[in-house]
Formats: sequence, C-alpha cells, structure tokens
Amino acid sequence: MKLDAKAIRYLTSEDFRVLAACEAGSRNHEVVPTPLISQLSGLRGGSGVNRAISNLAKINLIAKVKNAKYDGYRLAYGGLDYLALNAHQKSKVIYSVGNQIGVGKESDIIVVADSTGAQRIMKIHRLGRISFRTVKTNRDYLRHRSSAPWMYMSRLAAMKEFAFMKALRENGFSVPEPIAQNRHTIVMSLIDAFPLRQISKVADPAGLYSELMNMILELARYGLIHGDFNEFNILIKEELDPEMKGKELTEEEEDEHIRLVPVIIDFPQMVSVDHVNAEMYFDRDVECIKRYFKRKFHFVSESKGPTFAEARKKLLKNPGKRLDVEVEASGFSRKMARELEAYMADVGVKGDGEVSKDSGEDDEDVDEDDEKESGSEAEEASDTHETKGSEDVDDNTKRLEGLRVSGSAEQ
Ligand SMILES: Nc1ncnc2c1ncn2[C@@H]1O[C@H](COP(=O)(O)OP(=O)(O)OP(=O)(O)O)[C@@H](O)[C@H]1O
Repeated sequence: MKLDAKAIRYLTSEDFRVLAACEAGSRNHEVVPTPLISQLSGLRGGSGVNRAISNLAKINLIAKVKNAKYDGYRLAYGGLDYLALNAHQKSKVIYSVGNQIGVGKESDIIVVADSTGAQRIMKIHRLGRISFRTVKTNRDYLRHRSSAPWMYMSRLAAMKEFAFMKALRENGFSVPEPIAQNRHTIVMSLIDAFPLRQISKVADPAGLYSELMNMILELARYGLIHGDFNEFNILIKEELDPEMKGKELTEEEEDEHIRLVPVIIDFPQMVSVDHVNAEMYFDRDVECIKRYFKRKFHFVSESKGPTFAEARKKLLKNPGKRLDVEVEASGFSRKMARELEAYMADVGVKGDGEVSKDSGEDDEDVDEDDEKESGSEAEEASDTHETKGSEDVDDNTKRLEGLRVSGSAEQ
C-alpha cells in the first residue's frame, strides 16, 4: 500500500480517464463491471478502454475481481493515490515526489516539492490500513457506505484535517500551512523539526510545559479540544529569539537564545467543547502532557494543570471565534464528523506512546492480515516495476529524489 509514484509518468490521459471511471463506479459497486467502466470513462471504442484496463491492472492501480455474477475491477489504494497525485500535479501543488518519511497507523507521510523545488509534505490518509473486516460490520457508517468504506473514510479524514488546519492556521495557532486537499490526501508546509517524542533533553521543561498547557486552553477558548494531544503529534521547532536574529553569536550564546516552539501536526480526534465527552477529552489531553513530562523530563508542575471548568470560564469570559462552528460551515459537516468518530472509536486512540488496550489486540490481528496482503502485492509489483526499498521509510533526511510525477497526465 506504499506510494510508488514511478509509473505515473507513463500513464496516458486515457489511462487516467479509465482510472477515474473505476473510482466513480466504486462508489456504489464493490466490483465495477467492465461495461460500466467503459461507459463512465466516456471513451469510444472498446479497445482503448481494454488496453487502459490492462495497463492499470498490471501496475496494481486496479485489481481484477471475479464475482459470482460478473467479472469486474476494484480500485486499489494505489489507483486512488495516482488520481490524487495527478490532481495535485495539474493544479501545480506538486511537481515531484520524494522520500516517505513516516508511516503512521493510518497514514503515509511523503516529502514532495513544487516546480521551484520548495519542499512540502503530502499526507495520505489510509483508514483502510486497519482492515474494515475487523471493524464491526453492523456499524451504520459501514452499512451505508459498504462499497468502498476505505475510500470514503480516508477522504473524510483528509477533509477533517484540512478544514481544521485551515481554521487553526488562520487564527494564529501553530500548525503547518495547509496548501491543498484532494481525495484522501492533503499537502501542507514542511516543518523542519522533530516530534516531542524524539527530544531527549529540554533546557526549560517548565516553560515548554506551560506553553503546551496554554495551547490546550487557547484551543478551548476557540471552541476546540484536540483529543489526541501527545508527544507524537507535537513537533518541536528550534527558533532563535527574534531580537538575536542577524547578530553574530557563539554556539553557546546561540544555545542560550534558542526557543522551543511547539507545532501541532495532527488532529484526528479534534472535537467541539460542546461534545458530550468534551470534559473527558480535555482532561485526557492535560493528563497526557503531565504524564509525559514526568516520565521523560522528570518534571512535575506545582499547579495541577487546567481543568475543563477553567477552560469553560475562559471561553465565556474572553471568547475567541468558534472554530468548531466555522469548520462545520466549511463543509466538514456534523454528520461526517460523527461517521469518522464512530470509526476512530472502533480502531482506538494512541496516547502517551501506546495504542489503547482494546484496539491494540485488534490491531495486531489486522497488521498481520495487512502484512500478508501487502506482502503479496509487493511481490506482484516487483515483477512489473521497481518498488521502493524499505530503508526509505523513516529516513529523516527529507532528501528529494527529483522524481517527475507526471508528464502525460490528462488535462
Ligand atoms: N508537516 C510536517 N512537517 C514535517 N514532518 C511531518 C509533518 N507532518 C508529519 N510529519 C512527520 O510524520 C510523522 C507522522 O505524522 P502524523 O502524526 O501526521 O501521521 P499519523 O498517521 O497520524 O501518525 P500516527 O497514526 O502514527 O499518529 C510525524 O511524527 C512527523 O515526524
């Protein structure tokens, strides 16, 4: 399921039309019948369509499925990746694709660049990585979206992340700059920093701790609770004090004037302060930071940390713009939020370095399944085209390979 962009430059506009037809057909067909692909592609004459279908199947963008009633194809994650990449390329958001720098439980993080070489991050949401087979199949959100839930849920996750990132950024919060969203992907600015998880020593833990607590309170003042505020989702950027910029400093002086600036990069669980479980989420965020600072930096604050009641009071006394309301108005509706939340609840939440216990067991089963699947996919793939080495994963050098994304894509 890893993105391999190499084949994209060989795809023709016909291939992309057929791929888009498979995507459209997948919305209400688990297996899209070949005649329907042909019809939806709008291409005349069967031979072009058949050639495109066989091209796409060869590089695993679609997969042939023999159904009890008819033969057809289903869109694979790779196909959806290529459709999104093609769209980003057409709108000049992405010009080249570089290294994968992270594999999350539910996403891939890839360094990309625009035509000037400016580096950006593309995050590909993969909510089907944890197989839907293990999620209770009687869930409402699956019943109504049964044909391709992975596609729908991954797009919802990308929409949610983009909507919140935009609202937060516009209101002065320290988050990456959101650049574009297409299907299950978002493109954002690259933050040159490490996750708090990887920071072993902090000169002033009390300062950083209070900054993080203030962030939690400030979010609440704008009507939001992060819900997954932990050492993985906070990047720590080193910045020189503004008044020291441009001055010639020794290394020691520089160290003295470096400020640690937290940047929030991921908000899968973000909820409104009006959510039924708002207080639980708020307290969990506060506890997560307290526990982590104690364990990692041996820092225990004298104050107990903010309570939800205090946050509420702050919100009422000095309200910010209600970003929960703003996000809803931007197109990520309450219904979508509920569907995504039901799914997230099923697969569990990571906090303080651990996958929650209930979901952990599920995850193990699923990962095994998943490995088997992706293993065989990779084997097949290596027959037809090169696959990327796993050493690229987690490579923090953020080096671009300068791989062209597409030259022949549909206009
Ligand atoms: N904008 C960015 N700039 C730089 N690095 C980033 C950026 N976004 C993500 N990363 C890197 O990728 C890693 C994973 O990102 P993120 O937490 O958004 O993915 P995730 O799928 O939610 O991960 P998980 O499911 O494991 O929490 C981060 O820890 C960080 O190292």
